[in-house]
Amino acid sequence: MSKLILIRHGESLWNKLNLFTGWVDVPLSERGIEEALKAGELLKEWKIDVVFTSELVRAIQTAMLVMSKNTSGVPKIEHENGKMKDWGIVYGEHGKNYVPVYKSWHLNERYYGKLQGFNKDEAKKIYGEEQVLLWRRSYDIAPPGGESLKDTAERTIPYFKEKIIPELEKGKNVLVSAHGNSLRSIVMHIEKLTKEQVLKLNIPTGVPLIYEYSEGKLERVGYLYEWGYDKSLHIE
Ligand SMILES: O=C(O)[C@@H](CO)OP(=O)(O)O
Repeated sequence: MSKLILIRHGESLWNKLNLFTGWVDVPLSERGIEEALKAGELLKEWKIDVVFTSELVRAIQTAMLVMSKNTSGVPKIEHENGKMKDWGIVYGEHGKNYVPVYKSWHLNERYYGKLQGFNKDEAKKIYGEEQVLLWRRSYDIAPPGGESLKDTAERTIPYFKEKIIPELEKGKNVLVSAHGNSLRSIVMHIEKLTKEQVLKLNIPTGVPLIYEYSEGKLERVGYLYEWGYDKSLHIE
């Protein structure tokens, strides 16, 4: 039985400032770094065969900090094109002894359009709590000039089906490091959540969410904490 480990990046410098971030490429805060290292500690002994991250540095940092604690092997970013691909080839015996890391914009955070850089509380004052909640958590209402969760799912789910599921089918344990909303779209797909349920789905930063894959099905094990599993998604 293979395992799917989903992780939302640790707190970023803009999460800390309470700013809409989307595709703005800001790094982890010190607390975010600690969260990622803590997750790495919990997953230390887990066999991780392949890693997928978004193209954004906060998710890449999180994946690398988790892997810095992991005993499965050295993570190596597999660049797709040109010299980055060709000149990154390993010729020695270590050419086989690594954990491949694939980066893709398909896993990037929801594009937040005109809200990027705005303070979330300021936005509530200007537009009202309800409107801001709909922009942030509804399924098909897009923030001004940005992506709804439905739009986000149109790029995350094909990638999930075409790139991530085949690794699980091969019996590999997969780590996916991504974002609040790109992961909400993936969890919505896996769990077949309704629009009403996804409105209430919030994914905490830096906490591994574990699924087991067998015979074409993904079963939730839960969020992994030091004390054990929280089996609930807390959407009721
Ligand atoms: O700002 C963002 O990009 C996201 C994630 O932090 O915000 P929200 O909580 O509104 O989905």
